[in-house]
Amino acid sequence: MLNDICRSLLKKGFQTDLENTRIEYNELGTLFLLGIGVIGATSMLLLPWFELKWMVYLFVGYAFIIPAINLFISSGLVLWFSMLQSPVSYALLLALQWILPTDMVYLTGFIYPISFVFTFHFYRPAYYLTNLIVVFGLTAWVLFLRQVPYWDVFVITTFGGTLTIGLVVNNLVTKILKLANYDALTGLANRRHWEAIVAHLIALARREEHPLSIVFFDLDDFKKINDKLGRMAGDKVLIKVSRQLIRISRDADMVARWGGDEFALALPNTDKQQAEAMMSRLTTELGDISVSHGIVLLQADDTLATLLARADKSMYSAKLEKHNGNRQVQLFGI
Ligand SMILES: Nc1nc2c(ncn2[C@@H]2O[C@H](COP(=O)(O)OP(=O)(O)OP(=O)(O)O)[C@@H](O)[C@H]2O)c(=O)[nH]1
Repeated sequence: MLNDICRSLLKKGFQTDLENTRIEYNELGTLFLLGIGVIGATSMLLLPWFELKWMVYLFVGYAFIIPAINLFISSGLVLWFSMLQSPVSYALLLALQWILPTDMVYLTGFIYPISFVFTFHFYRPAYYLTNLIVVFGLTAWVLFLRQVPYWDVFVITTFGGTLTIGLVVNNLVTKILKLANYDALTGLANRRHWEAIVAHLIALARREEHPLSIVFFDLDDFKKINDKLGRMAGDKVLIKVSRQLIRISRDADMVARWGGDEFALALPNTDKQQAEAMMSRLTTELGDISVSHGIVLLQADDTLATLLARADKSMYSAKLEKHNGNRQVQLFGI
């Protein structure tokens, strides 16, 4: 799921690493929550041997504390749906003890896991849909009138409630990862994400003894575009550059918006000449939008910091050369 989002945001990048991030964050969180669910559900099975007041406490917990948690950790539509789902469906579940045939109650227990699984695969729309099914489906089932044992209801409620938290946490983690790793305007990896992956690419290049090129480039006279055509036009230029960059780079390349009008590329298994060829392709694609770039090759004694410092220096000397030369920059390649 997260990987799909990443893929749509950043068509080319270091996919394997994104996959790992997804597994670590989501699966561990989910396992944890499911663990709580299993413990909760098991303890519910013991309820017939406890006093009724404990059941009331637990119901209050699930009807109010879970929505409260949802309130704090979710937002927007997710919040609205979790608020809608939790009190309404739990109240309905409680009502089921008087009105549903036993088998139907067991059936409702399956809706939550299905909702959960669907959410994992299809993300939000399915989440909303299955939650609607839970809320409205339960309302429909209310029409069937039978009595069921308390513990059935609580087993289902516990299980469903726990999975609901799982869904919300999952949404939140996905959102946090997106916010933390990607640039909002261009959808490219941001500097922090790029640096983390490049550190890994450096280790990989050393181990496999293949060249690694780092390219820094900066748009020329970008400020003039902003000043003359407005920031919106400037934004469009940045988006156009990003799209071209994604289009011409290979799957294993890592591209990022370094900040402002600066971009960074890490090109595994690419020597300086090949990197130059890529940059001249980019320059052709960009037409009127002119850029200054610097390319450096990973050396034996390089650290991430020294590599980046050299790339930065190389880019600025290219920029300086342009400033000293006869520069004629067109501003209308948007
Ligand atoms: N539209 C837009 N402008 C941005 C964004 N981020 C930074 N900028 C602008 O980018 C400009 C960068 O200006 P400079 O660093 O002077 O670069 P330049 O005008 O390209 O000059 P040279 O690099 O010397 O050619 C500044 O005016 C910033 O305000 C953004 O997200 N959108």
